[in-house]
Formats: sequence, structure tokens, C-alpha cells
Amino acid sequence: MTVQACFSGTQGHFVLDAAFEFPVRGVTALFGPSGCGKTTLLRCMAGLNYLPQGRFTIAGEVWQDEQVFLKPYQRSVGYVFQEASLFPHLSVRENLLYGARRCQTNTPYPIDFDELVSLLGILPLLDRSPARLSGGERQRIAIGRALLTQPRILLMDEPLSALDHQSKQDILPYLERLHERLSIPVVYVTHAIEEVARLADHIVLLEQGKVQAAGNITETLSRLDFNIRQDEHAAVVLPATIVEQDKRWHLARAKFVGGSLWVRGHGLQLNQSIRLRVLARDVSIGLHPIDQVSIQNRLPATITELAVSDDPAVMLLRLNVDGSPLLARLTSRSAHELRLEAGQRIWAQIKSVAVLE
Ligand SMILES: Nc1ncnc2c1ncn2[C@@H]1O[C@H](COP(=O)(O)OP(=O)(O)OP(=O)(O)O)[C@@H](O)[C@H]1O
Repeated sequence: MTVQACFSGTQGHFVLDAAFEFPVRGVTALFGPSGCGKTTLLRCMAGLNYLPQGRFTIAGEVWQDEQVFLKPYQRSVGYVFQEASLFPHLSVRENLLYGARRCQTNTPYPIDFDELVSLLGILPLLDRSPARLSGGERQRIAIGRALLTQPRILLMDEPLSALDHQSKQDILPYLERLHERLSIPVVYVTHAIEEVARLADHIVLLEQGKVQAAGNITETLSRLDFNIRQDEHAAVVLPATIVEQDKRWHLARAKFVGGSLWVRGHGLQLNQSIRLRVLARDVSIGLHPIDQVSIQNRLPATITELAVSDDPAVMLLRLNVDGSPLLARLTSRSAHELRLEAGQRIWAQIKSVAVLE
């Protein structure tokens, strides 16, 4: 069961030619630089833009093809914009209920008002006026209102971009909780890699109206061609589960496909699902396991690919840790002196791991 999107045509001087599909569950990030066509694609999905050469289906239900073009009001879409446009004369509760009244479908997994209020942490805000809310609170209400229409798909256009850094950090945990509960596909437009790493299950990488890569987050984000341009931020994201705690040293062991890593244990529970983000610059390579170093995390791996970055002094390596990818960033001289090559077995030494809860 997938969502299939295929849109091509021109808008002024801009040429869009994008085809991709993604599962009907989970968050799919449309990611790319400013002007690459993310918003245009989202508007095509909502029926707000019409490109005659378009096809859009959700689990086999056709919203656009050669014969069909459902008007925006005929599409069961929840749309969240960069800035929340709440009705100023209605209270938060009334804004939310406005969404519920516009409920269009009999979805198999409807979202309950009270549950949503609790997931978004907005109970204390229900009787307030939108004028008395912070930007982050307003955006949570806008998400709630969109979801209470019980849409078949939720489209979010850079929902955090108008918020300051702290408000972004505050709202992300709510989005993560929501993500676990939602059974509809969410398309999330962003150019912030941190939001992708924390929220997305799938990703579509866009550039100048074309799809550069699309697929599962772990595989796609570990591609060398993508990471070469991320420079210092090149990283992999690994889904993991906490399987052991070392209370004495405040550490926890996070197991992922292919291995496990010790991470800071503060606030983590046994069996908790988390995501690990490992920056390429925190991974070094050894030909043998070395004991007497301070680095605790060492994993046997195979080099699968090497690439020189735009800066010829720096190389990026893609590693395979028994089924999971890892990236390592090192100087070209180190790679040359260690005679590193594809297929070689090595030890990856991981200096630091970020836990994205
Ligand atoms: N209605 C339109 N007519 C003509 N050109 C348009 C129209 N809408 C968008 N464009 C152009 O299409 C290109 C893609 O715009 P779009 O807003 O989809 O990009 P984006 O990736 O969402 O960018 P950003 O991250 O800055 O919001 C831009 O060059 C824009 O100027």
C-alpha cells in the first residue's frame, strides 16, 4: 500500500519533473534547498496547483490521473502551513472543533479529540484566544485542527520554520509522539536536516524540481553523494532500542540492526525506541581493534564505498556494520596511508553518538 506521486510540467520558468512513492504509514520528508519545488509538490498533492501531467493516488484511490482531477475541497487533506492561520475570534477549543466539523471521511482509525489534545499537550490552552499563544503553541493548535478533519493524508509545509530555535526544540517531542500514533501518511516539507533525522521514516531528496533519491531514511541519508555536500554535518540515522543499562556509569546500550552502541543513559528506559545520529566526523578507522584508547564504542565493519569531498584533503567512507550503514570522515592522507579500499574489513571507532528520542 503506497502513495504514488508523479507530477511534471512548468510553472513560469520552473520545471517540475518528479515521480516517487512512499508507504501509507509514517512520515515522508520532502527535503531540498530553497526553490527546489517542495511547496509546489505539496500544493499539487492538495489539488491547489494543477499540472496536467500528474498522477496522484493514495492506496489505490485516484485523486489525479489523465481522467480525474479532484478539486481541493474534494480531497481529504490536512494542510499545515509555515505560519498557523487560526481564527482570531474563536477560542482554541472552537478552532479545534472547527476542524472536527469539517470532518470529511469515515477513516478506519479516527483521531479522538481528547487523545489529540493530550498528545499535543494543549489541554491548558483550550479556553484561550489564539492572540494569547506563542508561535509554537499556535502551530500545535493548527496541527490539531488539521488532524481533527480526519484526513487521509497530512501535508505539512515547513511547520517549524517560523519558530525560533527554542520553540522548535519544544515542539519536536510533540511531533515525535504524534508520529507514533498516526496511521495516515504525513508529508513533511523541510530544509532542516535535524527535523528529517528526528521525524522522518522516508525521504525524498529534491533538487531543481527533480528527485535525486528517495527511500527509507537510514539507507537514503547514508548515501555518499548526498553526504559529500553535507560537509561537517554528514551523518547516519539508525533506529535503535535500549537493551541494557549501566546505572553506575550512567550509560545505556542501544541495539540497532547489526550492532550496539553505548550512549548516555540519562532519561532512557529499557526497551525504549530511539534514533541514533552518528556524525561522520566522530567515526575514525582502525585496521585492528585497539584496546587502550578512551573510545568505548568500536564496531567491526566493511568499507563499501569511498569518495573524495569537494575539499580534496577530506574523504568520506561508507561502512557496512552487519546490515547498517555508518559514515566515516577522514583525511585523504590517512586513507592513503592505511591503504583503505572498498571491501576491506576494518574497525570503526565511534567517539560520540547523539540520541534523538
Ligand atoms: N505559481 C508560480 N508561478 C511561477 N513560478 C512559480 C510559482 N510557484 C512557484 N514558482 C517557482 O517555482 C520554484 C519552486 O518553488 P517552491 O516554492 O515550490 O520551492 P521550495 O522548495 O518550496 O522553496 P522554499 O524552501 O524556499 O519554500 C521557484 O523557483 C518559484 O519561484
